[in-house]
Amino acid sequence: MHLKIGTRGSQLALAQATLVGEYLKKQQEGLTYELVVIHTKGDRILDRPLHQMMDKGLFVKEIEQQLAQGAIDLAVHSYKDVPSQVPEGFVFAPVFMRADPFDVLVSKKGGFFSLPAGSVVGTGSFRRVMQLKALRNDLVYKNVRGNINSRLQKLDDGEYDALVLAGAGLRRLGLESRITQTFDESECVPACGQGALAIELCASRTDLHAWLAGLANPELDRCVAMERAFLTALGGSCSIPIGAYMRKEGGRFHLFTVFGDENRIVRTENADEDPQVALAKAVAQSREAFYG
Ligand SMILES: NCc1[nH]cc(CCC(=O)O)c1CC(=O)O
Repeated sequence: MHLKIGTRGSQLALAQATLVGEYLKKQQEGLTYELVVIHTKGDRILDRPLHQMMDKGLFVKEIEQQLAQGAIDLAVHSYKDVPSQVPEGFVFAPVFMRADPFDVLVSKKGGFFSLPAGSVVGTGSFRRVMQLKALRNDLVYKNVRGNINSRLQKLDDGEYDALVLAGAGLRRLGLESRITQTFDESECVPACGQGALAIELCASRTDLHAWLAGLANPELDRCVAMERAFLTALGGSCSIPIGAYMRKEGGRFHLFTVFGDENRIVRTENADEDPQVALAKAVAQSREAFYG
């Protein structure tokens, strides 16, 4: 079997597609793969905050055209960049890989809680800003866009005192030595699906889908599905702060969520043997606390 794996051209996207390619190669003898780089419009619009862009699907849509045309067999995405609505004709293989799900601080000036008042913290995400403000509202939160290396360059150039990024991205680029601090779920609930890799394919490729499904980590897949279901239930988009993180621990599924607007956020924490029960509680509590 030879697989054409579609990916965006950023260093992170290439690293992720390679991870998937190498993993699949190990699962089946004789399998070969090539990466097909797709330059999307989203890659070219880097000067505006992400939540002002038309929709999160910008990166994904052009890649789906390539799948539909048969130019690629699979596409690899960061799960957190995948819109909650999957268009007809496409499917996602069950999840088999998740790296660090958390957000991290990168700074040469110390940890988040020891930064001097007025320090400039760079992050492009409304979800992060709202949660970080709740921890420290004496810092200045400033938008930052661009790929991970260019963000780090801006930090090193002194444009920011600290950055908050996804730990997964830094680790996949071999930059874990730059991590100063990891925010746990009580400090900053990550984006739905953060750190997990998504493999998209045409629904018509049933054999390929069945093979990929056999490689999945069902528990992990369940967790990511519940995080995404939270996003769907609350009508999540880039323009509101929303996040969810689930993990299985001690026989129970633990779900941590955040939801809000520009004025306030609501957090929930639930655990149950049945992940659907934890999800239903989180959705009900978030709606109740937010809309009354
Ligand atoms: N929105 C950009 C994006 N999409 C996926 C990652 C990192 C990898 C991941 O979260 O799986 C990043 C960078 C970041 O948020 O710092």
